[in-house]
Amino acid sequence: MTMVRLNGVSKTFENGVQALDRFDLDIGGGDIVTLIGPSGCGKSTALRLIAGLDEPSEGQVEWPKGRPEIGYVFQEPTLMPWASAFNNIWLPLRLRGVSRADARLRVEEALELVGLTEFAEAKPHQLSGGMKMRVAIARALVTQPTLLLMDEPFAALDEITRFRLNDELLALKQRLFLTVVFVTHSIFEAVYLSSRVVVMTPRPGRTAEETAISEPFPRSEAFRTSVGYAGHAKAISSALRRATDESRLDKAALEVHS
Ligand SMILES: Nc1ncnc2c1ncn2[C@@H]1O[C@H](COP(=O)(O)OP(=O)(O)OP(=O)(O)O)[C@@H](O)[C@H]1O
Repeated sequence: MTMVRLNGVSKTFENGVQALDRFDLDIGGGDIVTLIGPSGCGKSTALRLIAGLDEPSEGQVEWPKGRPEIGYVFQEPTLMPWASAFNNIWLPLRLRGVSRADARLRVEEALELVGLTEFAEAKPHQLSGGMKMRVAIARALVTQPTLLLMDEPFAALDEITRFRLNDELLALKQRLFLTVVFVTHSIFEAVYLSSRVVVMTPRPGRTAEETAISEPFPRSEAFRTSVGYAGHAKAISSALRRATDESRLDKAALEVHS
């Protein structure tokens, strides 16, 4: 069942840069869909449009069942350096006028979800990179979203931490019945996490190809080392290459005709 649909969405910024060109995307409830594509192809723009932080120039963002609560996780944890983990996680509720006392149970629940109960009073500089990202995820979860938008959240982390957070994300998704739209540059991360991978063309971004990863959840190390996993990664790598080559050929053809 569709939760959100991008229907022929184009986005051109005031400076004339066109980030998206008739981009179609259908996210079903419970999906975990990854957008992958060359740098600057409009992945973050697509997330911002879904979040309602920006408006499409053409096309529509449609919510057949109504717009749900949305959580947003950025590449950088963007925590307030002077504030404790607890106070950082409280922020979205505080902005909605919820007092610290009234927020306590929900903040503690969010801390527990990301395994940081013991670190409620720690300041960001006392936390590792992975722990800071867990705080950022807890902050996104504290408003109890059903849709989680994640923009390269684990890109800055070492591979071991990244793998661990991938597993934690999948566990959270199952536990909280989340729908997730995830952006990454890592083909392996896309395969491990996703029910579907959307390969985008270079800017202006469109859907080049879509691949279903039908491996059941929960996934584990056994999947990471399986032949099927390697096969999916290879297929997505080829799709990315095709998307880039075709776009280059299209541009060359345009130049010849102009
Ligand atoms: N507010 C803005 N004004 C003008 N141009 C913008 C704006 N935001 C993004 N762009 C441009 O739109 C294009 C798409 O940007 P976007 O951040 O969506 O790409 P991306 O695929 O997420 O890139 P990356 O993988 O490098 O993070 C880029 O060329 C970017 O410079």
